[in-house]
Amino acid sequence: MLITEIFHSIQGEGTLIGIPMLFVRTNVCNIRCEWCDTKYSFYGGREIALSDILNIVKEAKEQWVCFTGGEPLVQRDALSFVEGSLKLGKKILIETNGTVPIRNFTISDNIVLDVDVKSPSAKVRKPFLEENLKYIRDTDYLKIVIKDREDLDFAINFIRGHRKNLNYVLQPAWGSDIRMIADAIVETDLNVRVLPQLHKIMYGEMRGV
Ligand SMILES: C[S@@+](CC[C@H](N)C(=O)[O-])C[C@H]1O[C@@H](n2cnc3c(N)ncnc32)[C@H](O)[C@@H]1O
Ligand SMILES: Nc1nc2[nH]cc(C(=O)O)c2c(=O)[nH]1
Ligand code: SF4
Ligand SMILES: [Mg+2]
Repeated sequence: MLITEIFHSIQGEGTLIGIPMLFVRTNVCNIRCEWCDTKYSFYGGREIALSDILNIVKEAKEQWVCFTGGEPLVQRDALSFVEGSLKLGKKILIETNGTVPIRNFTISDNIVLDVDVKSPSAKVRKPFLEENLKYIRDTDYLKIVIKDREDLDFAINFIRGHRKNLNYVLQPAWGSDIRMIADAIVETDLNVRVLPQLHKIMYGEMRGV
């Protein structure tokens, strides 16, 4: 698999925030979000044999693996990596951008899917794969990055326009106003989480944290 970096940290995003995880960040992405904080994963990277990566997973002290990128699900060995990590007794959080099918990755309760719905400020042309909504389970969640009021209106309309029992995390684009999101959400009846990126609060904007 083409790897950008492998590191140990605290999960900084989403419903598993605060949990120590081994992060496996793959290279390459099929879209280019305007505000992507991991543009360094678009090029370069190191080809590491799946068996070697799974050895690192095996030796890791963390119960959890965060499989991210770049876009991890465009990697040819993505499913083999996930299946191999499960066989090693790990739990896996998959961070995926919503434009790639997730169906094959709902094979275990030890997988949690964080599926993005890209907001207008991402300025990406590739659409969210609506069929993915059929496969989102109770332990999975949709994440919408909010940069401005237009993104927030998009998110509220998206939430109101889809089935009720979906979990959502509204995450401010780093540096944007989380209070704007929180103040608006408390005025609604929406049952969503408003969460910042904890790792950036702790370490600043750095690679490998
Ligand atoms: C770097 S992406 C990698 C996984 C996958 N490509 C995706 O976009 O879901 C991981 C998460 O970081 C979020 N993200 C990227 N840049 C961000 C930024 N500047 N501020 C807040 N969240 C950001 C993405 O929306 C995504 O939820
Ligand atoms: N600590 C930490 N938590 C994260 N959760 C999702 C991340 C990502 O870049 O996919 C990330 C990251 O880069 N660092
Ligand atoms: S999909 Fe994820 S990795 Fe790709 S550009 Fe967007 S935020 Fe960055
Ligand atoms: Mg990140």
